[in-house]
Amino acid sequence: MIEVSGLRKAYGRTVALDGVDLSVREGEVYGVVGRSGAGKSTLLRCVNLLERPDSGTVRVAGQELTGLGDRDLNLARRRIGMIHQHFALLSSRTVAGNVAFPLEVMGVPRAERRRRVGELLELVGLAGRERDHPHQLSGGQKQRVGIARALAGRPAVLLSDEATSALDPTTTQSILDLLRRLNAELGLTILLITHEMDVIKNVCDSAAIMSGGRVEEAGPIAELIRTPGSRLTREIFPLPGAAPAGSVTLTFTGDPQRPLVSEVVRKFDVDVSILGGAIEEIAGGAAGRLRIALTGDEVPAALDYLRARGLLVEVS
Ligand SMILES: Nc1ncnc2c1ncn2[C@@H]1O[C@H](COP(=O)(O)OP(=O)(O)OP(=O)(O)O)[C@@H](O)[C@H]1O
Repeated sequence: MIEVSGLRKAYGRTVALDGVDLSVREGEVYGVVGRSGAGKSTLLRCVNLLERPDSGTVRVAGQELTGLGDRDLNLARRRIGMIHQHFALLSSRTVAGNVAFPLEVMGVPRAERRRRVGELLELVGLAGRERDHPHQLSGGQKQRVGIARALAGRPAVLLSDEATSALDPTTTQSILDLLRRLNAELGLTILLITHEMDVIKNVCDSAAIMSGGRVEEAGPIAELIRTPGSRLTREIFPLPGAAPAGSVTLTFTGDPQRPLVSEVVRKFDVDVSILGGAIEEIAGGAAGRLRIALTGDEVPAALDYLRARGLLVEVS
């Protein structure tokens, strides 16, 4: 649904994007994470061409945006909604007026606008707040208005620029739940940027880690978790301290209740000490990382047994 290829963008001597490729499939929630200055915002602004890349191409819903003139680009942008960290609402307009704004620009007749605004506010849980002004709303409610406005043109794609960074944890969760629901109910493809690993864990099917204007790692989260040495996995499941030499880190997806450690101890002549571990709900399933020390005569056989059961086994 979104194909970014060889994207480069420099501001003077600062290279913000240094050859970025990204592929977002239709109907998925895709998160781009990275530290401040990694190039995330520049990437997002290049996806809807608010910023013209120096080179590279951007395709959204089969249309190459990088080749379009201003007029066609404006039309194409209607299929791309965007939400912002600080909501970007018009303070002088009511909630309904904010949501109606893009419809007015598109020339949608008044009666249809009214109907559509009603539908959109219902969808984001703000029915009845039509006449309020932004200053009467909480941060989470303002973001709901932002989301309703972004959906006004029935976009195929929603871009989210740190949409929950200004919100408290409970409100963040409610906005993430709403995004996930819109993704499921409308089949909306969502590309979001964030610096919070929790957002990636919570709602994303796929993710990319950016650093220094490049993508370091990208793909479906369930696959990245099974990739040896994955930085994403280390960041999702931080384990205390450095891994001692000889220790074993197990990464697993699926049923966390499987008694694999006790099975290994029963079947092989080994002892296990647990050094650290974490289990998280990720991409709709459980996944975890466990660091253990194994001693005894049958350590290699025990590790093979765990590998054969689908665990990623990394020996330090
Ligand atoms: N309009 C601009 N003019 C000059 N330099 C810019 C501009 N926009 C971004 N940069 C620079 O490009 C690099 C990437 O910035 P970008 O905002 O894309 O990173 P980011 O990962 O989104 O960081 P943050 O989370 O802090 O917004 C940084 O070094 C930044 O200073």
